[in-house]
Amino acid sequence: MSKRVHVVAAVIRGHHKQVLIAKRPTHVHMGGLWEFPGGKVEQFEAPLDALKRELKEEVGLTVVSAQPLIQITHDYPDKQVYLDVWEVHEFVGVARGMEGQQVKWVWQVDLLDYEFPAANQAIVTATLLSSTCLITGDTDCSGVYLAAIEAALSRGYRLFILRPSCPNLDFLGLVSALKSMALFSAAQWQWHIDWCPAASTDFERAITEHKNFGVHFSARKMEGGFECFDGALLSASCHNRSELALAQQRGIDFLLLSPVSATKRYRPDELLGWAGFSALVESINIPVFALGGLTLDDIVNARLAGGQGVACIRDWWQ
Ligand SMILES: Nc1nc2c([nH]c(=O)n2[C@@H]2O[C@H](COP(=O)(O)OP(=O)(O)OP(=O)(O)O)[C@@H](O)[C@H]2O)c(=O)[nH]1
Repeated sequence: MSKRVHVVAAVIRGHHKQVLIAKRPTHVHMGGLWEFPGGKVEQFEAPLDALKRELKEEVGLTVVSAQPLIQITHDYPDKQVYLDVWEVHEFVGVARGMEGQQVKWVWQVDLLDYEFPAANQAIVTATLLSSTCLITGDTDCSGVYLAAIEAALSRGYRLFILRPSCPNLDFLGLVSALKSMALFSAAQWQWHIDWCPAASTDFERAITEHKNFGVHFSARKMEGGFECFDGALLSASCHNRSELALAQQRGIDFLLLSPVSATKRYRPDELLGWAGFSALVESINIPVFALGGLTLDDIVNARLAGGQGVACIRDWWQ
Protein backbone atom coordinates (compact mmCIF):
# COMPACT_ATOMS: atom_id res chain seq x y z
CA MET A 1 0.00 0.00 0.00
CA SER A 2 1.31 3.48 -0.83
CA LYS A 3 2.01 6.02 1.89
CA ARG A 4 -0.81 8.18 3.26
CA VAL A 5 -0.54 11.72 1.85
CA HIS A 6 -0.78 14.59 4.33
CA VAL A 7 -2.89 17.32 2.72
CA VAL A 8 -3.79 20.70 4.19
CA ALA A 9 -6.97 22.43 3.03
CA ALA A 10 -8.74 25.61 4.07
CA VAL A 11 -12.30 26.64 4.73
CA ILE A 12 -11.76 30.33 3.96
CA ARG A 13 -14.55 32.44 5.37
CA GLY A 14 -15.28 35.66 3.51
CA HIS A 15 -18.07 38.19 3.92
CA HIS A 16 -21.58 37.22 4.96
CA LYS A 17 -21.01 33.51 5.56
CA GLN A 18 -19.40 32.93 2.18
CA VAL A 19 -16.74 30.27 1.68
CA LEU A 20 -14.12 29.96 -1.08
CA ILE A 21 -14.10 26.82 -3.21
CA ALA A 22 -12.02 25.89 -6.25
CA LYS A 23 -12.52 23.45 -9.10
CA ARG A 24 -9.88 20.73 -9.49
CA PRO A 25 -8.44 20.53 -13.03
CA THR A 26 -9.86 17.59 -14.98
CA HIS A 27 -6.52 15.76 -15.40
CA VAL A 28 -5.67 15.43 -11.66
CA HIS A 29 -6.88 13.10 -8.89
CA MET A 30 -10.61 13.79 -8.26
CA GLY A 31 -10.48 16.08 -11.31
CA GLY A 32 -13.53 18.17 -12.16
CA LEU A 33 -14.80 18.13 -8.57
CA TRP A 34 -14.86 21.13 -6.24
CA GLU A 35 -12.39 21.36 -3.37
CA PHE A 36 -11.33 23.52 -0.48
CA PRO A 37 -8.07 25.18 -1.59
CA GLY A 38 -4.91 23.49 -0.34
CA GLY A 39 -2.42 20.80 -1.24
CA LYS A 40 0.25 18.39 -0.03
CA VAL A 41 2.46 19.13 2.96
CA GLU A 42 6.11 18.94 1.93
CA GLN A 43 8.73 16.99 3.85
CA PHE A 44 9.76 18.74 7.11
CA GLU A 45 7.11 21.45 6.54
CA ALA A 46 4.79 22.48 9.40
CA PRO A 47 1.09 22.08 8.39
CA LEU A 48 0.29 25.76 8.95
CA ASP A 49 3.29 26.80 6.82
CA ALA A 50 2.08 24.42 4.11
CA LEU A 51 -1.39 25.94 4.28
CA LYS A 52 0.03 29.46 3.93
CA ARG A 53 2.22 28.41 0.99
CA GLU A 54 -0.58 26.56 -0.83
CA LEU A 55 -3.12 29.38 -0.44
CA LYS A 56 -0.61 31.92 -1.76
CA GLU A 57 0.34 29.68 -4.70
CA GLU A 58 -3.18 28.53 -5.57
CA VAL A 59 -5.55 31.39 -4.82
CA GLY A 60 -3.24 34.37 -4.17
CA LEU A 61 -4.28 34.89 -0.53
CA THR A 62 -2.02 35.65 2.43
CA VAL A 63 -3.26 33.94 5.57
CA VAL A 64 -3.28 36.15 8.68
CA SER A 65 -4.75 33.66 11.11
CA ALA A 66 -6.07 30.11 10.96
CA GLN A 67 -7.31 27.48 13.39
CA PRO A 68 -7.81 23.71 13.01
CA LEU A 69 -11.32 22.68 11.93
CA ILE A 70 -11.37 18.92 11.27
CA GLN A 71 -9.03 16.08 10.32
CA ILE A 72 -10.14 13.31 7.95
CA THR A 73 -8.43 10.01 7.21
CA HIS A 74 -9.79 8.69 3.94
CA ASP A 75 -8.88 5.84 1.60
CA TYR A 76 -9.67 6.37 -2.07
CA PRO A 77 -9.19 3.23 -4.20
CA ASP A 78 -5.96 4.68 -5.60
CA LYS A 79 -4.77 7.01 -2.83
CA GLN A 80 -4.82 7.36 0.97
CA VAL A 81 -5.13 10.88 2.30
CA TYR A 82 -5.01 12.59 5.67
CA LEU A 83 -6.91 15.84 5.17
CA ASP A 84 -5.87 18.41 7.73
CA VAL A 85 -8.53 21.12 7.42
CA TRP A 86 -8.12 24.62 8.81
CA GLU A 87 -10.54 27.50 9.12
CA VAL A 88 -9.24 30.84 7.86
CA HIS A 89 -11.07 33.92 9.10
CA GLU A 90 -8.42 36.52 8.41
CA PHE A 91 -6.51 36.91 5.17
CA VAL A 92 -5.20 39.58 2.84
CA GLY A 93 -5.70 39.71 -0.93
CA VAL A 94 -8.35 39.02 -3.53
CA ALA A 95 -8.98 35.38 -4.37
CA ARG A 96 -7.96 34.32 -7.89
CA GLY A 97 -7.33 30.98 -9.56
CA MET A 98 -3.53 31.35 -9.80
CA GLU A 99 -3.21 28.09 -11.73
CA GLY A 100 -6.07 28.88 -14.12
CA GLN A 101 -8.60 26.96 -12.04
CA GLN A 102 -12.11 28.27 -11.40
CA VAL A 103 -12.58 29.73 -7.89
CA LYS A 104 -15.84 30.84 -6.37
CA TRP A 105 -17.22 32.41 -3.18
CA VAL A 106 -20.40 30.51 -2.28
CA TRP A 107 -22.95 30.88 0.49
CA GLN A 108 -22.08 28.31 3.08
CA VAL A 109 -25.54 26.67 2.92
CA ASP A 110 -25.12 26.26 -0.85
CA LEU A 111 -22.04 24.04 -0.36
CA LEU A 112 -24.46 21.12 -0.31
CA ASP A 113 -25.23 21.77 -4.00
CA TYR A 114 -21.60 21.28 -5.14
CA GLU A 115 -19.90 18.00 -5.93
CA PHE A 116 -16.80 17.40 -3.75
CA PRO A 117 -14.53 14.34 -3.38
CA ALA A 118 -16.03 11.71 -1.03
CA ALA A 119 -13.68 12.64 1.83
CA ASN A 120 -15.17 16.13 1.94
CA GLN A 121 -18.63 15.30 3.25
CA ALA A 122 -17.64 15.79 6.90
CA ILE A 123 -15.73 18.97 6.00
CA VAL A 124 -18.90 20.44 4.53
CA THR A 125 -20.84 19.50 7.69
CA ALA A 126 -18.12 21.02 9.90
CA THR A 127 -18.29 24.21 7.81
CA LEU A 128 -22.06 24.46 8.33
CA LEU A 129 -21.87 23.98 12.11
CA SER A 130 -20.92 26.63 14.62
CA SER A 131 -18.35 25.97 17.35
CA THR A 132 -20.89 26.05 20.18
CA CYS A 133 -23.95 23.95 20.82
CA LEU A 134 -26.54 24.45 23.55
CA ILE A 135 -28.51 21.57 25.00
CA THR A 136 -31.80 22.94 26.25
CA GLY A 137 -33.44 22.24 29.58
CA ASP A 138 -37.00 21.64 30.52
CA THR A 139 -40.13 23.73 31.04
CA ASP A 140 -43.87 23.22 30.82
CA CYS A 141 -44.44 26.59 29.18
CA SER A 142 -43.68 27.32 25.50
CA GLY A 143 -43.28 31.04 26.22
CA VAL A 144 -40.58 30.44 28.83
CA TYR A 145 -38.85 27.91 26.59
CA LEU A 146 -38.76 30.28 23.60
CA ALA A 147 -37.59 33.20 25.75
CA ALA A 148 -34.66 31.08 26.98
CA ILE A 149 -33.79 30.22 23.36
CA GLU A 150 -33.93 33.87 22.37
CA ALA A 151 -31.64 34.77 25.27
CA ALA A 152 -29.19 32.06 24.17
CA LEU A 153 -29.29 33.40 20.57
CA SER A 154 -28.33 36.80 21.89
CA ARG A 155 -25.38 35.16 23.71
CA GLY A 156 -24.19 33.83 20.33
CA TYR A 157 -25.50 30.23 20.29
CA ARG A 158 -26.69 29.06 16.86
CA LEU A 159 -26.93 25.29 17.28
CA PHE A 160 -29.47 23.85 19.72
CA ILE A 161 -30.31 20.34 20.88
CA LEU A 162 -33.96 20.72 21.83
CA ARG A 163 -35.16 18.54 24.68
CA PRO A 164 -38.26 19.97 26.23
CA SER A 165 -39.88 16.97 27.90
CA CYS A 166 -43.28 18.43 28.67
CA PRO A 167 -45.98 16.71 26.61
CA ASN A 168 -48.20 19.80 26.94
CA LEU A 169 -45.94 21.91 24.75
CA ASP A 170 -47.62 22.83 21.50
CA PHE A 171 -45.30 21.13 18.98
CA LEU A 172 -46.52 22.89 15.82
CA GLY A 173 -46.49 26.27 17.56
CA LEU A 174 -42.91 25.64 18.64
CA VAL A 175 -41.90 24.62 15.10
CA SER A 176 -43.34 27.75 13.63
CA ALA A 177 -41.67 30.02 16.24
CA LEU A 178 -38.32 28.30 15.67
CA LYS A 179 -38.69 28.65 11.89
CA SER A 180 -39.05 32.39 12.16
CA MET A 181 -36.16 32.60 14.62
CA ALA A 182 -34.03 30.62 12.14
CA LEU A 183 -34.91 33.10 9.42
CA PHE A 184 -33.33 35.97 11.35
CA SER A 185 -30.50 34.17 13.09
CA ALA A 186 -29.55 31.19 10.82
CA ALA A 187 -29.90 28.99 13.90
CA GLN A 188 -30.03 25.21 13.57
CA TRP A 189 -32.22 22.96 15.71
CA GLN A 190 -31.73 19.29 16.52
CA TRP A 191 -34.84 17.67 18.02
CA HIS A 192 -33.99 15.25 20.80
CA ILE A 193 -35.78 12.10 19.69
CA ASP A 194 -36.47 11.05 23.31
CA TRP A 195 -38.89 13.91 23.59
CA CYS A 196 -40.35 14.04 20.14
CA PRO A 197 -43.27 11.87 19.26
CA ALA A 198 -41.34 9.80 16.71
CA ALA A 199 -44.48 8.36 15.19
CA SER A 200 -45.99 11.76 14.55
CA THR A 201 -46.18 12.75 10.91
CA ASP A 202 -46.08 16.41 12.01
CA PHE A 203 -42.66 15.77 13.50
CA GLU A 204 -41.31 14.00 10.44
CA ARG A 205 -42.66 16.68 8.12
CA ALA A 206 -41.15 19.48 10.21
CA ILE A 207 -37.76 17.78 10.23
CA THR A 208 -37.51 16.88 6.59
CA GLU A 209 -39.12 20.00 5.11
CA HIS A 210 -36.97 22.55 6.89
CA LYS A 211 -33.21 22.49 6.43
CA ASN A 212 -32.56 24.07 9.85
CA PHE A 213 -34.11 21.08 11.64
CA GLY A 214 -32.35 17.80 12.41
CA VAL A 215 -32.63 14.87 14.81
CA HIS A 216 -30.54 14.04 17.87
CA PHE A 217 -30.24 10.49 19.27
CA SER A 218 -29.04 9.27 22.63
CA ALA A 219 -26.40 6.51 22.29
CA ARG A 220 -29.03 3.93 23.25
CA LYS A 221 -31.54 5.17 20.66
CA MET A 222 -28.83 5.18 18.00
CA GLU A 223 -27.83 1.60 18.90
CA GLY A 224 -31.46 0.49 18.66
CA GLY A 225 -31.63 1.73 15.06
CA PHE A 226 -33.85 4.45 13.69
CA GLU A 227 -36.08 5.34 10.81
CA CYS A 228 -34.83 7.39 7.90
CA PHE A 229 -35.21 11.17 8.10
CA ASP A 230 -34.60 12.10 4.50
CA GLY A 231 -31.96 14.79 4.14
CA ALA A 232 -32.11 15.86 7.82
CA LEU A 233 -28.90 16.46 9.76
CA LEU A 234 -28.45 13.63 12.30
CA SER A 235 -26.55 13.93 15.57
CA ALA A 236 -25.91 11.62 18.51
CA SER A 237 -24.45 11.52 22.02
CA CYS A 238 -21.50 9.14 22.47
CA HIS A 239 -19.21 8.16 25.32
CA ASN A 240 -16.71 5.63 23.98
CA ARG A 241 -14.95 4.26 20.91
CA SER A 242 -17.54 1.66 19.99
CA GLU A 243 -20.40 4.20 20.07
CA LEU A 244 -18.34 6.54 17.89
CA ALA A 245 -17.67 3.77 15.37
CA LEU A 246 -21.36 2.86 15.29
CA ALA A 247 -22.30 6.50 14.73
CA GLN A 248 -19.99 6.66 11.74
CA GLN A 249 -21.42 3.41 10.38
CA ARG A 250 -25.00 4.69 10.83
CA GLY A 251 -24.28 7.89 8.89
CA ILE A 252 -24.60 10.29 11.83
CA ASP A 253 -23.46 13.78 10.74
CA PHE A 254 -22.06 15.13 14.02
CA LEU A 255 -21.53 14.00 17.59
CA LEU A 256 -21.42 15.07 21.20
CA LEU A 257 -18.70 13.22 23.14
CA SER A 258 -18.71 13.17 26.95
CA PRO A 259 -17.69 13.39 29.74
CA VAL A 260 -14.61 15.51 29.01
CA SER A 261 -14.35 17.37 32.30
CA ALA A 262 -15.73 17.16 35.84
CA THR A 263 -19.50 16.98 36.28
CA LYS A 264 -21.65 15.78 39.17
CA ARG A 265 -22.79 12.67 37.27
CA TYR A 266 -19.38 11.08 36.69
CA ARG A 267 -16.54 9.82 38.88
CA PRO A 268 -13.10 11.36 38.18
CA ASP A 269 -11.82 8.06 36.71
CA GLU A 270 -14.65 8.11 34.14
CA LEU A 271 -13.64 11.46 32.65
CA LEU A 272 -12.01 11.54 29.22
CA GLY A 273 -9.92 14.67 29.70
CA TRP A 274 -8.66 16.46 26.58
CA ALA A 275 -6.15 13.71 25.76
CA GLY A 276 -8.84 11.01 25.89
CA PHE A 277 -11.21 13.19 23.86
CA SER A 278 -8.55 13.80 21.24
CA ALA A 279 -7.66 10.10 20.92
CA LEU A 280 -11.31 9.18 20.35
CA VAL A 281 -11.97 12.00 17.89
CA GLU A 282 -8.97 10.85 15.86
CA SER A 283 -10.63 7.47 15.32
CA ILE A 284 -13.52 8.84 13.24
CA ASN A 285 -14.27 11.30 10.44
CA ILE A 286 -17.20 13.21 11.92
CA PRO A 287 -17.34 16.66 13.57
CA VAL A 288 -17.40 16.15 17.37
CA PHE A 289 -18.43 18.57 20.10
CA ALA A 290 -16.82 18.15 23.53
CA LEU A 291 -19.38 17.88 26.33
CA GLY A 292 -19.29 17.64 30.10
CA GLY A 293 -18.21 20.29 32.60
CA LEU A 294 -17.12 22.74 29.89
CA THR A 295 -17.75 26.41 29.19
CA LEU A 296 -17.41 28.58 26.11
CA ASP A 297 -13.84 29.33 27.25
CA ASP A 298 -12.97 25.74 26.25
CA ILE A 299 -13.58 26.22 22.50
CA VAL A 300 -9.87 26.69 21.84
CA ASN A 301 -9.01 23.51 23.79
CA ALA A 302 -11.69 21.61 21.89
CA ARG A 303 -10.34 22.76 18.52
CA LEU A 304 -6.77 21.91 19.49
CA ALA A 305 -7.99 18.44 20.47
CA GLY A 306 -9.52 17.92 17.01
CA GLY A 307 -13.10 18.80 18.01
CA GLN A 308 -15.66 21.07 16.38
CA GLY A 309 -16.22 23.03 19.59
CA VAL A 310 -18.09 22.69 22.89
CA ALA A 311 -21.61 21.70 23.85
CA CYS A 312 -23.01 23.16 27.06
CA ILE A 313 -25.98 22.31 29.25
CA ARG A 314 -25.52 24.54 32.28
CA ASP A 315 -25.64 27.66 30.11
CA TRP A 316 -29.35 27.06 29.49
CA TRP A 317 -30.13 28.03 33.06
CA GLN A 318 -28.44 31.47 32.85
N1 LIG B 1 -6.71 20.51 -1.77
C1 LIG B 1 -7.66 19.60 -1.53
N2 LIG B 1 -7.40 18.28 -1.73
C2 LIG B 1 -8.38 17.41 -1.47
C3 LIG B 1 -9.66 17.82 -0.98
N3 LIG B 1 -10.43 16.71 -0.80
C4 LIG B 1 -9.69 15.63 -1.17
O1 LIG B 1 -10.05 14.48 -1.13
N4 LIG B 1 -8.43 16.05 -1.58
C5 LIG B 1 -7.40 15.14 -2.06
O2 LIG B 1 -6.14 15.47 -1.47
C6 LIG B 1 -5.10 15.39 -2.43
C7 LIG B 1 -4.51 16.80 -2.56
O3 LIG B 1 -3.58 16.81 -3.52
P1 LIG B 1 -3.33 18.04 -4.52
O4 LIG B 1 -3.18 17.44 -5.85
O5 LIG B 1 -4.37 19.10 -4.38
O6 LIG B 1 -2.01 18.58 -3.88
P2 LIG B 1 -0.95 19.57 -4.55
O7 LIG B 1 -1.65 20.82 -4.98
O8 LIG B 1 0.16 19.68 -3.56
O9 LIG B 1 -0.59 18.71 -5.82
P3 LIG B 1 0.70 18.61 -6.71
O10 LIG B 1 1.87 18.55 -5.79
O11 LIG B 1 0.42 17.30 -7.40
O12 LIG B 1 0.63 19.79 -7.58
C8 LIG B 1 -5.72 14.89 -3.71
O13 LIG B 1 -5.62 13.49 -3.77
C9 LIG B 1 -7.21 15.27 -3.56
O14 LIG B 1 -8.04 14.43 -4.29
C10 LIG B 1 -9.90 19.20 -0.78
O15 LIG B 1 -10.98 19.64 -0.35
N5 LIG B 1 -8.89 20.05 -1.07
